[in-house]
Amino acid sequence: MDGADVLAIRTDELTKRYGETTAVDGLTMTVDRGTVYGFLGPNGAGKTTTMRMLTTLTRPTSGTGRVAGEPIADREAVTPHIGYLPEEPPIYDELTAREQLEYAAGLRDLPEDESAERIGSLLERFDLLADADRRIEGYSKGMRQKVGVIQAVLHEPVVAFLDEPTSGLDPRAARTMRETIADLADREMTIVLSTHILPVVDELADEIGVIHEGELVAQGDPETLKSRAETGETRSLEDAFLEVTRETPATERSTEPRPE
Ligand SMILES: Nc1ncnc2c1ncn2[C@@H]1O[C@H](COP(=O)(O)OP(=O)(O)OP(=O)(O)O)[C@@H](O)[C@H]1O
Repeated sequence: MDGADVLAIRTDELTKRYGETTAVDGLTMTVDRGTVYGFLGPNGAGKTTTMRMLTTLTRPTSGTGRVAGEPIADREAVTPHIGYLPEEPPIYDELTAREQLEYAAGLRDLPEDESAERIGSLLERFDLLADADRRIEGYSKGMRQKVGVIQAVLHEPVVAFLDEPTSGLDPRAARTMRETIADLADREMTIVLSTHILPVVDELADEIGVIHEGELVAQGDPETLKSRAETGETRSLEDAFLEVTRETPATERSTEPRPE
């Protein structure tokens, strides 16, 4: 197996600008297959923009990337291999959960009997079976979130991008979600997990990348990120996060003298 085969994601100088704003700034990163990658960063750091580029929903301004070995410039090649749970899951209020998931399975060309079985078992796992034939418009935020997650992993993609998967979930459902992510990773699915809930990342991630002001400022396994190189002592993931994403004082940001 050569290097490319073990990589789920590879980016090279990926950049996205919106007018004057540089949302993602020369991002170069790799994610091995079968890992849970905790993708962290403060509000506005560029996480969603990165995930939108990797899922082919937004074109980079410059730079390149590959997901599951396919170039992100080629949407048709990438899409079959990925699943995406965005902040607002794309689901139709007028459908029932089962109809929505059957529709999603149909878009993915999953054989009907196989998809019916997977849908049933995921609905059961997330305690949604009793409501599966009710319209989504009557669902709570957490129930919608569950449908969104099931939809993102139903076709067993090579890479699933999950943006705040535990958002709106009660403690039991949040635990089910964490267990499901761990199970999927055991079955070699690569999960990009973006969340502000650091204990979830600490529990699940094999590798963590921290993005700040569009740039990758730290990457490593959780233990390495938490250990303080100088003293060898261990700090919490929260402390490590706060340290690598500290605001850079304006005076240190540029060495250029300000014009008078
Ligand atoms: N469509 C857009 N038009 C203009 N600016 C945008 C657009 N999308 C994102 N941005 C800007 O790009 C930067 C990165 O935003 P992004 O949504 O990627 O951050 P994030 O890390 O996902 O933040 P959060 O944790 O708050 O969800 C921000 O400054 C944001 O205002």
